[in-house]
Amino acid sequence: MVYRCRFDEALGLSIEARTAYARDGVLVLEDFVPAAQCQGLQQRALELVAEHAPQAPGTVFSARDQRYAKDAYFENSARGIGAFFEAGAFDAQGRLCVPLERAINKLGHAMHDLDPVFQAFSHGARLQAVADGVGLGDAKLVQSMYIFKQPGIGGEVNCHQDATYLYTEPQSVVGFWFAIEDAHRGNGCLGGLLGGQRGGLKQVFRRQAGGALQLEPLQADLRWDMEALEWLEVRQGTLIVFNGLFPHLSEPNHSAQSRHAYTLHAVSGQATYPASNWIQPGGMPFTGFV
Ligand SMILES: O=C(O)CCC(=O)C(=O)O
Ligand SMILES: [Fe+2]
Repeated sequence: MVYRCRFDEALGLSIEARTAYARDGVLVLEDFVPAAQCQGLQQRALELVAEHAPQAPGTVFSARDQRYAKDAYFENSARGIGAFFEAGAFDAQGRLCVPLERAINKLGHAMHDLDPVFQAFSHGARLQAVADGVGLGDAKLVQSMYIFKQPGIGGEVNCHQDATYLYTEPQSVVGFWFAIEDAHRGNGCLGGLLGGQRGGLKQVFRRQAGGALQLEPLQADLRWDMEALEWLEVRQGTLIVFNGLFPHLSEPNHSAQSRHAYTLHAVSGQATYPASNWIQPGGMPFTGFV
């Protein structure tokens, strides 16, 4: 069973919490974010959708040029704010069949740097204290995402390890997943393979010599041992912290209830960050929590 506790403002992460994280690769911190702050982020995310979604490619799919436009848009979002549609938001003719605010799968990937509301939320001593507790003393933020998991059409996220996309040597990426709304089996909560981080990294998403991004296998067997799967049902305001090698997933949302989450990914400033990773600091250096 995943270890659940509250963050101690004075003491930080307890020995028990640190031990559980080392064993399982994941830790659940309940009541980390006050409800009013969750609502503020939700409100701001909707404003960002209104601002950015109209420029997002994807309202007509399957055309060849559309594919290039989508790839370029995705890559530019590494140091910007992009809006990405749910596949289920379109009809067979490729026309949007839900209102824009119900059509977006996620916003990403630099709100933590570029948007004042998300910037303020994504920094501070509390987050650094959590990072310290899981062994990420020199944390550098590389990515943020606001995931909507829309009612009815919220897509599945296949089992993966975040170190596949944010590779460092040695492995250092840590995921900070904030439940902006209650997340449960019905609306597509996270699930993960406890202890699965010990099996090492299965794949890496690297820029190839020709410039294209591609998944490369690092192990012969890419299957997951689903025996170890545990569902991480959490209330609004919970922070789930997980190791970059922790395998995790979420199911489609067939319910009438959305499942908003905000995620931050940080790496160690002491680790080597390769030029082949899809996200590069560019003109902006990766900033710390403090
Ligand atoms: O929220 C989800 O469904 C998946 C999130 C995820 O994979 C992550 O935060 O690393
Ligand atoms: Fe992930």
